[in-house]
Amino acid sequence: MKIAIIGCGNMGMAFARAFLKFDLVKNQDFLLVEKSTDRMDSLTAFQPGVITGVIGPQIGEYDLIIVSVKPQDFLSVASSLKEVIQPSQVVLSIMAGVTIEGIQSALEHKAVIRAMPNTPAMLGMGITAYSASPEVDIHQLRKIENLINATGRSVFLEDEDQLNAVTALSGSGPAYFFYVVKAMIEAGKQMGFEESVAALLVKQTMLGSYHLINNADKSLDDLIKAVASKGGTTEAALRQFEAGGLDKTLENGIFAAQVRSTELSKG
Ligand SMILES: NC(=O)C1=CN([C@@H]2O[C@H](COP(=O)(O)OP(=O)(O)OC[C@H]3O[C@@H](n4cnc5c(N)ncnc54)[C@H](O)[C@@H]3O)[C@@H](O)[C@H]2O)C=CC1
Ligand SMILES: O=C(O)[C@@H]1CCC=N1
Repeated sequence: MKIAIIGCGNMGMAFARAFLKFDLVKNQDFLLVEKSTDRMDSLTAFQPGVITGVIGPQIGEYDLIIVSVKPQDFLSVASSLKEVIQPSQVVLSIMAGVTIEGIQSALEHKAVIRAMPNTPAMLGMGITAYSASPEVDIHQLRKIENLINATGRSVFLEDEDQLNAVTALSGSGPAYFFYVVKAMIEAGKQMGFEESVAALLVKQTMLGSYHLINNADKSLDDLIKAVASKGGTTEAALRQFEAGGLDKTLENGIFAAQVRSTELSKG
């Protein structure tokens, strides 16, 4: 399969690297379109077939076009892309909030898949939810699902609107996790640990706890209970979290991300 990527930043290149790792695409079968000259320089190590700063007619030779620019940059991309896109091509967008209908109308092109990945895709440990327009046939969809699965797990959603909630939960989710980890490491430093020691304590705790969630055959409430001894230290911490409304604060943050994704859908 020949793939053009428009916008070769964090996510565009995470996808490209995952496809390469699983031998799904050869280096020379990539066309990379990147506006930033600094960024372009760093792409040469990837040895793609073509690196360019502009969208030109050669893009019509590629089977799949991945659009991975920021949502705010899409309209300027669309004005050039619609001049050269071919009816047989499929567009895979990973832009937050930009709807299939919006992409179809800006490109005057029917076959569109909208996906929402997350940054662990860089390690092949991402989760991507996606929806497709009816004009993407089942063979094309299967091929693209195989590509997405090189970046981690995937889930197909019939209802495209749910992608705004996916964006808020798993698309932005890694940042919430890093935020909590950072606050825990900061607390460790304030209690007198070197940053490296605090980071080791916190990161290994997160890793082990994640595996307990998956393997302990207990609910999250039971897992919490198993740590929080009556009258003990954990209870003291959890009381503070409750008093500060930490769970509601997290929920409200996630809802705000969903609202923002929906706003982006409206352009
Ligand atoms: N970063 C994340 O965690 C996630 C991001 N996304 C979505 O992925 C998209 C890309 O995000 P990132 O990779 O984080 O951003 P990024 O800023 O790392 O990459 C975007 C790239 O597009 C380039 N670009 C902008 N206009 C261009 C144009 N006209 N032609 C060619 N290249 C152009 C920029 O120079 C930049 O290198 C966004 O739409 C975002 O909503 C989706 C899921 C997760
Ligand atoms: O913050 C954003 O808008 C993008 C979408 C999900 C993660 N990053």
